[in-house]
Amino acid sequence: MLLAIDCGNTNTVFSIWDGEKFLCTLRTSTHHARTADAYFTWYSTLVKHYGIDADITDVIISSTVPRVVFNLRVFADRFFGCRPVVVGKPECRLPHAPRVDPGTQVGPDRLVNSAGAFDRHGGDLIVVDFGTATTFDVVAHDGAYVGGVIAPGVNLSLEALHMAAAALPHVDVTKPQKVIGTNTVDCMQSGVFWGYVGLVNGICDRIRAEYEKPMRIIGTGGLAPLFAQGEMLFDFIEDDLTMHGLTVIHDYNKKAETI
Ligand SMILES: Nc1ncnc2c1ncn2[C@@H]1O[C@H](COP(=O)(O)OP(=O)(O)OP(=O)(O)O)[C@@H](O)[C@H]1O
Ligand SMILES: CC(C)(CO)[C@@H](O)C(=O)NCCC(=O)O
Ligand SMILES: [K+]
Repeated sequence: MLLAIDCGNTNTVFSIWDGEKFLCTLRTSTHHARTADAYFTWYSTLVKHYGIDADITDVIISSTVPRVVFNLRVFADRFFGCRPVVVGKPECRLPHAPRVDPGTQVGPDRLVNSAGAFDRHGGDLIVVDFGTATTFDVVAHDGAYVGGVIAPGVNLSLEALHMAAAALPHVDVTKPQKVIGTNTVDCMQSGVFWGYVGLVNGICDRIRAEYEKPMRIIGTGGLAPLFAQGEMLFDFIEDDLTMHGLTVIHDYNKKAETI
C-alpha cells in the first residue's frame, strides 16, 4: 500500500491508498522540527483508532517546506523500510515536464495538482487551489504545467488584516448574508469572501484571454466548496486532487522502474 504525504506550509496530510481507494486521510499542522518518531506516534495512533490494517510498502511525498523532507525520509525508512519518492527531486519522474523559465522551482503541490487534474480531465485546465496561498496552475493540452498565478491565501489575508489593524478581530472566512456589512466582522467577511470571488473570476478571465483556447476550471483545497457558493464558476470541485495527483505520479514512477 502507498502512503501519500502532502506537506503544505500550513497543514500536512497523510492518505493511505490501497490501489483502488483512500482508506483514510490524516491531517496535522506542519512543523519543520517534527521528528520521524513523532510522525509515527501520531500516525499509528490514528490508524489504530480507525481500525485500518495498512501494510505500507511505498511512500510518496510532496512538500512545499523543504526542511520537513529530511524527517519524513527518516520516518519512511525507519518504520516502513522504504525510500520515499519526493516530488521535485531528480529521482522523481513526472508524466509531463513543466515548461517554465530555466531555474524555476515550481511548487511540488502545483506539479502534483496538474498531474492529478490532467489524469482526470485531460488538458487545457486552470487548477485553483485554496491553500496557504491561492494558486492557479495552467495545464496545457498535453498535460504540462506551463505557469500560473500565486495570490495570498484566504486565511492569510484575514490574518494579515487582524495583525495589522488593532481594531480588527480574528475572524473565520464564511459567506456573508449581504455585501454591505453592518458590523466589523460582517464587513471583514464580506471583504474577504467577495474579494476572493472577484480575484478568482478576474484572474481566470485574464488567463483565458491570454491562453486563447477554451479552458475548464477545477477548484480544490478546503475552501473551494465555500467559494463555489459565490458567483464564480468552477467546472469541477475536487477535494482529493493533490492526493490523486500523488497516486498518479507514484504509478508513473513504478512503471518507469520496471522498464
Ligand atoms: N474538508 C474540509 N472542509 C472544510 N474546511 C476544510 C476542509 N479541509 C480543510 N479545510 C480548511 O480549509 C483550509 C484550507 O485547507 P487546505 O488543506 O486546502 O490548505 P491548507 O492546509 O490551509 O494549506 P497548505 O496546503 O498550503 O498547508 C484549512 O484552513 C482548513 O481548516
Ligand atoms: C505557492 C505555494 C506556497 C503554494 O503552496 C507553493 O507551491 C510554493 O512554495 N511554490 C514555489 C514557487 C512556485 O510554485 O513557482
Ligand atoms: K494544499
